[in-house]
Amino acid sequence: MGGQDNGKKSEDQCALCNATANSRCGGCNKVSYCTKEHQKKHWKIHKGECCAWKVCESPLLGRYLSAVRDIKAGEVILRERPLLLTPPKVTPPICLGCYREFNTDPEEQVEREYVEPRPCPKCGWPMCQQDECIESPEHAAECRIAEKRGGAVIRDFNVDHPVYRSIGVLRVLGLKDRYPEKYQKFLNLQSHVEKQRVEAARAADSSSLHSSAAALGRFGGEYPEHQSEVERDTNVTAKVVRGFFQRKDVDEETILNLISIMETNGHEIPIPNTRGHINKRLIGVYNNTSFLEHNCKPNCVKTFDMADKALVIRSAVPIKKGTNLSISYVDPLWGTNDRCNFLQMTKYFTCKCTRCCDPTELGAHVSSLRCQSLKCCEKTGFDSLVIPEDPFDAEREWVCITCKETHTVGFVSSIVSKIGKDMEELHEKFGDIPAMEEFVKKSSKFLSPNHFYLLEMKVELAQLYGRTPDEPLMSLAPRKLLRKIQLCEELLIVFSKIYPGYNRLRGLIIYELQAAACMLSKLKFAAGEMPLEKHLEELMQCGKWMTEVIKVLGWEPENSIEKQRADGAAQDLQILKNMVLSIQGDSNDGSQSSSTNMDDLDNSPDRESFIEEVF
Ligand SMILES: C[S@@+](CC[C@H](N)C(=O)[O-])C[C@H]1O[C@@H](n2cnc3c(N)ncnc32)[C@H](O)[C@@H]1O
Repeated sequence: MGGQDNGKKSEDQCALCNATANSRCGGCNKVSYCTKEHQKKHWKIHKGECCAWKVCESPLLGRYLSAVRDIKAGEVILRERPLLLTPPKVTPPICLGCYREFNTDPEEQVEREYVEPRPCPKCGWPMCQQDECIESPEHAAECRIAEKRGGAVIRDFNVDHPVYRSIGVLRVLGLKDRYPEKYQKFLNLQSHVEKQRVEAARAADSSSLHSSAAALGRFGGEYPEHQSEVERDTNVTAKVVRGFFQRKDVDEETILNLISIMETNGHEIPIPNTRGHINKRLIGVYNNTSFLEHNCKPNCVKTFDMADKALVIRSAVPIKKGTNLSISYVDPLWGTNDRCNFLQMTKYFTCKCTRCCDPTELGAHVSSLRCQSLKCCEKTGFDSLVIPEDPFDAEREWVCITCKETHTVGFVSSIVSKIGKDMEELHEKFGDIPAMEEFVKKSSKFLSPNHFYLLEMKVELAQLYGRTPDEPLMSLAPRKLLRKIQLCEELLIVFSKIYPGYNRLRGLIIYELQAAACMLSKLKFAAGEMPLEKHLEELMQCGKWMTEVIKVLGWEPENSIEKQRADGAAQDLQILKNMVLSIQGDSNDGSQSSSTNMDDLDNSPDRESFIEEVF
């Protein structure tokens, strides 16, 4: 799974001996062999090149990856260690070895770890007390550069410090100085420095950002960092690197280019603490993985291996040979307007994927509103939806699918922003299930059931029912168990349209679904409201869901909430198996045997066909 295949041999020649070949490598489908023996002998050479993808290029996408063979769901397609690892641009002072924030306040120690700074003896940069951080290869780059200049003096360890914006550039310059091959790979990645300049100029004088059309999404056209601010900070960083750190050998233009490469290709790596909370985020830039295109209905998923910060790309669904491989650069549960604005502002392209081109978002209606026209409501029972006439023209009217009545963008955005404000207020009450349910009820009168605001709330609710200290799953009323199941099922239907296959969100929701479904089935069986066969059938279904949770959430990093769920599901599956065996034992004592076999769940073809069926 290393680099690209150079493809020197023709496909029908054995890669080892040049004889006529009649079978291809099943891993990459790119090289052929005359015999199994020659394939085995060639493996040492070929294994560095054997991969299920190739890099292609198109005018629309630039470089992208395409499958060279059929790929099954859940296969590892790429695993890569970072070319560059750096703290995010905006960060309070942190140790540059372990990336922990400094904290010397004894009163805060319950919430935050005690991390005392001390200056690195070589460069003066503040580091934690661990010697291995000072000696770490990652810190070596800025250490060598800062050594000549002396470290930055930091007085307040509790607020973001702008000098950390330079670390990424200093680390790229470290590659230039010591690892020129890696530096060349880094320089070969996509930069948008020109487009950035144009956008910054446009944003500086733009009133369009604040128009009603821009306010169709949750950000109302206002993104965390305005483009002209981004440009100003970038220019300051270039000056700090050349002036303060004395890297006069690189001109400002080169530094701006390096920053743009980091921003276009960087992946945020969330690092969980031992309690599963994400308390650190790093930015990693990778080589081949950078060529993955964005799609709002991606066919691949990414996870990180915390041991070496490797980025692991897996297929989320079965992928046919010749298909483009894609991940989502944004949250797939956002509406079209938010996704497109975000991609335009941060990655400088207009997404033209099938989901963005479809005003119904592949039938998921993540941005649609309910038609309020009286006549239409009478006819459809309040069930018709209003969609944009043209998803790419934010000024165009919206239209009801049934009555064809049109609505101005101003009208649509006034509804969306009003509900957005209610949602913001509700954020303070997150965890308050009745308040959240009231929000769902009220805003469902105006929004499609799968509108992005409702999806966000439903994802929270599905994970809250049965997980609060005063109402754990064991004591959740059947009515609430049913509501939890309903929420999970609704969400899974939406995911199958816009975020299909193996992904962490689907894993988390299936975890909740199986827990509630299992509990409800047990209650009904115990109350004599469900026959044995049906109960066993439902437990078997829960077992299948658990198996998927164990697989998908098991890919997530150690300590993460997801990994904890996977471990929990593994224990629950064991308990479930024992329970089924004991029920079967009891029933066998009395009468006929049941055909349900829980051992089938481990490795049976049944599981594979179940997964295919679900996708
Ligand atoms: C991480 S890079 C991907 C590789 C890049 N195409 C290249 O040639 O190096 C991200 C950039 O690729 C382009 N890109 C990715 N997905 C795209 C898409 N769906 N449509 C158009 N451009 C896309 C955009 O220019 C984006 O900023």
